[in-house]
Amino acid sequence: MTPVARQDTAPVVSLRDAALSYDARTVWSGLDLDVRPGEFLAVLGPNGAGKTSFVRALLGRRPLSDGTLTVLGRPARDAARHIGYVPQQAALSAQAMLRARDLVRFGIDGHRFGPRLRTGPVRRRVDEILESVGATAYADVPLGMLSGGERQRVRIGQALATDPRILLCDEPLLSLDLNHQRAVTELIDARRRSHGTAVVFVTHEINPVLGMVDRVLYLAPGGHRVGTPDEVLTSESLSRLYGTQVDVVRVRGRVVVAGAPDEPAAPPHHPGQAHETDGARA
Ligand SMILES: Nc1ncnc2c1ncn2[C@@H]1O[C@H](COP(=O)(O)OP(=O)(O)OP(=O)(O)O)[C@@H](O)[C@H]1O
Repeated sequence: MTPVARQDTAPVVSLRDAALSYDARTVWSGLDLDVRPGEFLAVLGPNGAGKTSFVRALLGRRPLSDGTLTVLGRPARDAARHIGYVPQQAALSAQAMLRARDLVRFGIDGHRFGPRLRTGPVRRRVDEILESVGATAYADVPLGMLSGGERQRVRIGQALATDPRILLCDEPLLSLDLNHQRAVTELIDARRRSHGTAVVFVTHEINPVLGMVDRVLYLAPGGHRVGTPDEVLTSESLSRLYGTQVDVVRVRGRVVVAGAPDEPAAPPHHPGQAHETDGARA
């Protein structure tokens, strides 16, 4: 673990007794959390535990049903432009013909009609960003012709274009091979080290980021837990969260979780509906 979080500065994200519901269904509640500048927070949990809902709340797209959330000291919807959002590998249809440099430029001047920002400075900034994410070589190649890993580099470039205070990454490693996973996570880690950008990283798979993570928010059917990976990713802690025996072992520095139900959360009074899978996912 390599903490660069700045304890002495104000949190960039702050939740107090926060809850999020869809109609009568509460996805999570009682959530207290401060994320500091430079902190790397991994958000983990099984399908349906509320990870995407957490992302939506931070982006100001879904209001809390209870409690408070501030981002950079203001309501989340007023802070969205300070968040760089790195999505999952998305279907490309609408973007396939765009070049890498177009996507990054949209990050700077917005995907909008009307007068653009002055071309020269914008072009230089696009070049700088493409270089910082190692995408210069394919800056003019249509996205549809890039590999998944190359595209994710470009998307990180797009997310960094506005010089965000927070990088919000929603499963950015899905369908990437190990080398590209490593390249993408190193880019993100380098950014938080150089700029103190906080990273909120939603993932099903903790191992590719285990060495960078300061704290984990683990969302589960039976509640949630916040702490360091060593505190949260234990048999005792996950067994309590899932309400069933879950075994966590470390194998050559990797976390292996066995016995965690990984189906959409069954209501607590019907625990038998969740079915069990074994695997290396945390
Ligand atoms: N717009 C919505 N209306 C009603 N229910 C919703 C809505 N969006 C999500 N849910 C429900 O809220 C719960 C949490 O969903 P969410 O997508 O946040 O989970 P998740 O942890 O991101 O899951 P996954 O890992 O499968 O992406 C699920 O039971 C889901 O069906």
